[in-house]
Amino acid sequence: MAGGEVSDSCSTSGLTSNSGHVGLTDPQKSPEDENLKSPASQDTQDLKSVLVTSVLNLEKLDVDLYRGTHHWVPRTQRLFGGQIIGQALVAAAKSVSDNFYVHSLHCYFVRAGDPKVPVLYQVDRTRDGRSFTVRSVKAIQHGQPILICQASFQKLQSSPLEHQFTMPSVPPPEDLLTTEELIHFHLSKPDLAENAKKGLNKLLANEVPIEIKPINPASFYRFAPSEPRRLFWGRARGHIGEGNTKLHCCVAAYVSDFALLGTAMLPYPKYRAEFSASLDHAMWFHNTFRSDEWMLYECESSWAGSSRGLVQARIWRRDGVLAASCSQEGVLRVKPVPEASKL
Ligand SMILES: CCC(=O)SCCNC(=O)CCNC(=O)[C@H](O)C(C)(C)COP(=O)(O)OP(=O)(O)OC[C@H]1O[C@@H](n2cnc3c(N)ncnc32)[C@H](O)[C@@H]1OP(=O)(O)O
Repeated sequence: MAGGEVSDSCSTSGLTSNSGHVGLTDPQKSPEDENLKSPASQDTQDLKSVLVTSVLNLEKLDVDLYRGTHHWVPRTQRLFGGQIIGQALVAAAKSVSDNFYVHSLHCYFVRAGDPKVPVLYQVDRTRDGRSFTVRSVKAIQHGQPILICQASFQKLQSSPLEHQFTMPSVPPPEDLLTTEELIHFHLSKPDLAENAKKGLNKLLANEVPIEIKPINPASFYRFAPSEPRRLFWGRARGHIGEGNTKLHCCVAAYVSDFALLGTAMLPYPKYRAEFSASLDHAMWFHNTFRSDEWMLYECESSWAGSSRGLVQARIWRRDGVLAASCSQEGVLRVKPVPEASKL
């Protein structure tokens, strides 16, 4: 995602000063909040995820050559980075045997993706080893690479060396509101400014195949400076089921690019990103998980400078198992928020 007023693809900016400050009071969910639920969030968890039926369902054109189409396109009208990574990983996995599991991927976004044409994925079978197998994938549009990705797969190999950090203690997803429910909450306020209403309704019209529940909505939406750290529950919208392990990694790769980069903007509510785009993205998969079940994203930005921000994320299963780790650097070209829009 690039350009525009948002700091990442989470499209949360409708709640920020751009559309007018809507005075978030950090609502927590209670039984009477049920009527805040949008119809979409009530029933779509029963439907098959569009990520599986469409976005990650690549068309085979030739040996190691696939075509992917788009589902949700950010309003920047550049392709969503998570979609390109997810599709690249699907293409890579197609030539890898079932007993090898993806353990890492490293990608560079070298050009903006064009939503008007499909993306071709060309796979190079870099190496097939006894324990590890490596694939390189080039995502191509208009004859030029838009993403280069390397993915590595490993056979299951047990080891006496096993450790992980401890998952932070946070409220369960059932006690929190989705971003759509938070928007409905603000839309129900009688004193909401017209421009804020417009911005929020635009956000609701987005058909993002991801659900997010911020742990602390006030810091998520950047109303006051905060440390560059945020936590949220996230999952693919719709049902995927047990499926295969690789497919869940492809879906997680899609989801993981959605709300990372904005973490680097949290200390700077007086600035908005007039241009933001992820430059590179790396993931390491540690344990099996279901990408259609709530996972805790613990994101922190260790550094920002030189018009770039670096963000790391740990992605937890709700039973406390560390499922994956992720790192991303993005370009962040900012400008001050105009005084008037803070009213
Ligand atoms: C958050 C999750 C996401 O999904 S992000 C989506 C995935 N990532 C991407 O699409 C990024 C793809 N990569 C790219 O677009 C390029 O590699 C980027 C990052 C833009 C490389 O930047 P750069 O070398 O500056 O490209 P460019 O010369 O084509 O310029 C692009 C636009 O930026 C502007 N620009 C350039 N330099 C500056 C500067 N120093 N200060 C201010 N603006 C600058 C250029 O004028 C150009 O703007 P415009 O597009 O013409 O409006």
